[in-house]
Amino acid sequence: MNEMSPPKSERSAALKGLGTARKRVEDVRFTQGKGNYVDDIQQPGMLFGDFVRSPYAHARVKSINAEAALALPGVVAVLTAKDLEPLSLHWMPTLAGDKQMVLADGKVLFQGQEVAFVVAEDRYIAADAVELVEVDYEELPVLVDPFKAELPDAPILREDIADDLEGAHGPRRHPNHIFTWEQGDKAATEAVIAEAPVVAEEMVYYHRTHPCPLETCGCVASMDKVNGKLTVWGTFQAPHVVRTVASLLSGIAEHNIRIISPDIGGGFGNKVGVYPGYVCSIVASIVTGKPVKWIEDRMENLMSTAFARDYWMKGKIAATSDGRITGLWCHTTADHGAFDACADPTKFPAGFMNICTGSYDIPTAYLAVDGIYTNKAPGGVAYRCSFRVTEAAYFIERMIEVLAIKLGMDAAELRAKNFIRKDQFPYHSALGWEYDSGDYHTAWDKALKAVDYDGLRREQAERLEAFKRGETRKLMGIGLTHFTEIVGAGPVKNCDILGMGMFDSCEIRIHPTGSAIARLGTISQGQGHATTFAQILATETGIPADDITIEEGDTDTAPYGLGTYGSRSTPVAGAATALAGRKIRAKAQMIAAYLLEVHDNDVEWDVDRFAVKGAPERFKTMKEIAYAAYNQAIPGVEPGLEAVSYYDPPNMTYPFGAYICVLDIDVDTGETVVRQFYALDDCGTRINPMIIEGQVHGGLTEALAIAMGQEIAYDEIGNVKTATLMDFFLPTAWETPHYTTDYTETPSPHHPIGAKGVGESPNVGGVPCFSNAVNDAFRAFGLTHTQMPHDHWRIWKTANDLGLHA
Ligand code: PCD
Ligand SMILES: [Cu+]
Repeated sequence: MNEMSPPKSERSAALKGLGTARKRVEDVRFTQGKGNYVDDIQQPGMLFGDFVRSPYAHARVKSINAEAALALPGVVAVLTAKDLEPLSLHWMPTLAGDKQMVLADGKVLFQGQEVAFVVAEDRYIAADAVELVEVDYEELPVLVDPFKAELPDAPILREDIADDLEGAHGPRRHPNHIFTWEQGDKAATEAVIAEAPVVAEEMVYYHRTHPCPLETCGCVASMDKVNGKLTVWGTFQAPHVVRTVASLLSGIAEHNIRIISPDIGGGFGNKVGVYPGYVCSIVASIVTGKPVKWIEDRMENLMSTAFARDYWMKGKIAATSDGRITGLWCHTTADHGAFDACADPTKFPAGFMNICTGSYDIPTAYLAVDGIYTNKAPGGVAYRCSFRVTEAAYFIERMIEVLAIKLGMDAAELRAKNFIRKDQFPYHSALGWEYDSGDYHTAWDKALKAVDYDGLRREQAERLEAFKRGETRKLMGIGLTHFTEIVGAGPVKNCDILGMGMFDSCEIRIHPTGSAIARLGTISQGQGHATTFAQILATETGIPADDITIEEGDTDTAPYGLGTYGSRSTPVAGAATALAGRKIRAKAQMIAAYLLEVHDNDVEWDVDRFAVKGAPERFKTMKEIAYAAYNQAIPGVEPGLEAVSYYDPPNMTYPFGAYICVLDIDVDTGETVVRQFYALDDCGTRINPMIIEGQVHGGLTEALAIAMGQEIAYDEIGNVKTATLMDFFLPTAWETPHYTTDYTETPSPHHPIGAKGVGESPNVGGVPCFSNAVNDAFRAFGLTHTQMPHDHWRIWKTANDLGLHA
């Protein structure tokens, strides 16, 4: 017993637990270039795969001649759909219950589609051989406009299911129609709108974009024929899901498959799905008996892997003449591309788009989403928003602005008037969600005050006068957003991916000397899990975070989990971690009581130890307890100190935030300069404020990209016009403004430590905020809405259309 033990506050600080701005432990290797990414993996005798891709968006594949390619020295094999067919691997299931060609089976449906897989001794030979494969195509009429998909002369894209009247999500009314998803009360909403004194209407388009992570997708597949074990290293955001799907598809028993996600250079949703490259690499390794590596290049990544958004949202919002919102109606046309490969939970074909009532207490609402096939790449992943929440937030935050214009009301005031009040939580929304907690008014007032909102509006009015007098060519825009996120999928009872329930897990092993390793079912792609999850455990177990190793991504060692996307790691795996830590503590309590010779209930937890109640100088530290757990015979207690927790969250978490953007627009050049960006985030209990700030900076920069220029654009025959970084806007430090971050802290009532997700929030809130600022700059000239992305040309065009260039 140690009389001289440091005070509570010091012992607590030494743990670097919850709330500490602990430096990221993973950065030691990242900043030295010592990360271990898929392309760093080398295997003896490894071969390389590369794809022959379709130059056409829609064409019949009449023949494929691989003779010349196979004759090239170093080429080992050329796989086509015909080779995969006997294995039933020429098509594969998508995450959305559709199926997708692995390699072109009779036709191609989008530009960049995989047609053949060349395997060679090195990647240069493979690339050369790709050029030698001769494919005879017969061009077919192309469908790029989802609004033309059901016209009588529309080409039929999916001949394989053209006659199916039933799809994975209910009835289909046309071969190019995928599903209709309806939520809310249609009749009641339409009645409210018909009678309302004020109704605003708009078509809000959230364009097609792409996460474009720095590291493209790739894998190394290695089939060991001696022991029957398949190992696949890959850029997987959900390694266990990949293992299960690989087992179901290949027939290889799940225990004989080992999936490893090494370091990942950004995921952002792009690495959730299963791509033909993985399947082809696995098959090629089985066929050749050698490890096969496949790594996409940038163009392949932009053209063929999962896109995001592409939602045409037609909205109507009704209010009383003093600005009380009474109803919201939305019809969305969702362009899904050639296959429905969205990464959404099964019951939610349009993700959580039904969070589109946002932060507002809207009594009646109706949402319908029609999924449509077009000749574009499949996908529909998140891109930093859980399951279509960005679309929903963009929609409602634009509709609020449009309504404010119609009402002649200040948009900040309109929001405050309609916020769900603090005392209304848990709040049941008209479209079926139960918001766990929130305090929107406090956050909003804090934000408005921080930027001196009234002062900004005065300045804007003065600027406008000066503009009208011809003294300046610059307009000032003020963008407001109050978003509500929904993350942490998520109750297994209503959230699954391909039938796999969306729980998550943590397994902890405390070593005899009091350090620990914890493994989780999630996988960091840059978020800093090795840093933050150790902090949760430090607070729960009293073991310093620096003494805890966090490991993720190896299915042979990590407990089963659904992976990292939809900001679910903190709400789900973070909860599992806290609870596993509590199990450790419960056992530690029994051990401590035995060692201190008192009853279990007579000891109490004190930061990093158990002490006898009323006698704090009599204690056993967690270190001592761990040692005893292994080395001392304790009656009735088995040796060791381990715990595992599988956590099925009772509800999702609802982070929120108040963002304000101030920008200046040069009406003659269309250039924008973001002068100020204030972001207040509420993610409940904050684990690591520094990581949160980094997450917010990153998410806001991706929001800037999307709002101000990033786009996957197609021409009328389905050519991707933005398949390189020359055309696809990726902001650099040069374009990135300074951000001011702030917070309020409203814990989640059902999460063991009260934490909500934060990784996606800045994108969900950021996009509407930038867009609202651009729109607001032109409000005085009669503009109600202009479509994103707000690149210089489109802004110039808006100014021109409004007659500002006279
Ligand atoms: N309260 C709180 C919350 C949170 N946190 C932190 O933060 C982070 C995050 O989280 P979260 O929110 O939970 O999330 P996660 O799950 O982890 O992750 C995910 C996300 O994340 C983000 N971020 C990031 N970052 C980086 N660096 N990278 C990447 O990739 C990324 N991605 C993105 C995305 S897109 Mo999706 O997939 O689309 O759905 S979704 C997403 C981590 O670390 C954590 O721990 C803290 O601290 N606190
Ligand atoms: Cu999302």
